[in-house]
Amino acid sequence: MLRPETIAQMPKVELHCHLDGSLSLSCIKTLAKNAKINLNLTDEEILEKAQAPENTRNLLEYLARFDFVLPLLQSYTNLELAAYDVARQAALDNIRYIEIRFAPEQHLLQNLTLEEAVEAVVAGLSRAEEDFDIIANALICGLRQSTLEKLEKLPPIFDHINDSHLVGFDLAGDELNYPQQKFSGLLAQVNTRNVHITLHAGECPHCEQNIVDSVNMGATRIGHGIMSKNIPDYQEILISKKIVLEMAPSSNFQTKSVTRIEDYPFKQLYDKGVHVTLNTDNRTVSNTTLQKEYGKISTWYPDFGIEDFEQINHYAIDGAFIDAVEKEALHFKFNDEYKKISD
Ligand SMILES: O=c1[nH]cnc2c1ncn2[C@H]1C[C@H](O)[C@@H](CO)O1
Ligand SMILES: [Zn+2]
Repeated sequence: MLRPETIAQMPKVELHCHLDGSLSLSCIKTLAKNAKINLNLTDEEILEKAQAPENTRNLLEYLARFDFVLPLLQSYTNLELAAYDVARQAALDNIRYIEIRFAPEQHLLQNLTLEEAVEAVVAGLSRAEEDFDIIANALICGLRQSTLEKLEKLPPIFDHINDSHLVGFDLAGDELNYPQQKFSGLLAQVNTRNVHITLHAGECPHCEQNIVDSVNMGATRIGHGIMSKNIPDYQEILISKKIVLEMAPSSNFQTKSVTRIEDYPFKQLYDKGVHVTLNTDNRTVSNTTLQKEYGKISTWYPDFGIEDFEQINHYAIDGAFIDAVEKEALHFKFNDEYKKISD
């Protein structure tokens, strides 16, 4: 088992982090003040509302926790501050490259347009890049429970926003009731624009078909993909296509993807050669950091060593939505820094 100081020191990549689920307490308070919303809650009460408890019963109960922060994220200023805040927390985790995702349609309650919401997030990420040793990009999420009419407004955003920070598309939300098949037309519209795709899939019991369908619809990464444990033959395809699984241990136990450590497939998939990675999913909702997620893995699998953590970071770099030159630079940096930690 690795020491916490060693884990803290490791450079990291995070591919799966939701903006709205990852706001720090101080940021939540600032956003409320800016929005002239009197929360009238102690710090403990704020956290209690924003975090999902251990006894959360399923994905839908987990997702209900986002209702608390969304009213605070309805202006350009607050979205910019939120994006900066999440990238700042990532820098504290020694993350050198992060992709932060959010659903623009959830931020239009006042007078923002979809494009303005994206511009605000990208502006906050750019500002964080100036202040910290981090590269931070943005992904747009469509919500599965949304109407197709609303979802079809998302692909054109990629025509309108010409900013290198906007790098990909995701589908998040209620996987229990909205399987992948419904979205084939939408994803065709994303694919015609050559936009990188990662999709939440295989996060809930018996949802393995969504993983297969997501890959067939153009996803090169899968959010969580826990149910790939039930389709051993398909794991070979995930390996041959170098599909990256964005796993998030704390979140995966809270949403009841699995309930017993013996059933968590991270190490089994890694040993087989699947490109697994570690992520927070939601720093606040899951009350976690990437260091804590690495710590869990190190505790559950004491022989998962520094070189294994390095390997999953190289998998993450390979799967990142950046060009070959940027990937090469990150591989080089990580080789160098991990060598220093191992010495
Ligand atoms: O783990 C998740 N699965 C499915 N949807 C999720 C997860 N975490 C967050 N979301 C949803 C709730 C957020 O409001 C939305 C955009 O970030 O994405
Ligand atoms: Zn997620």
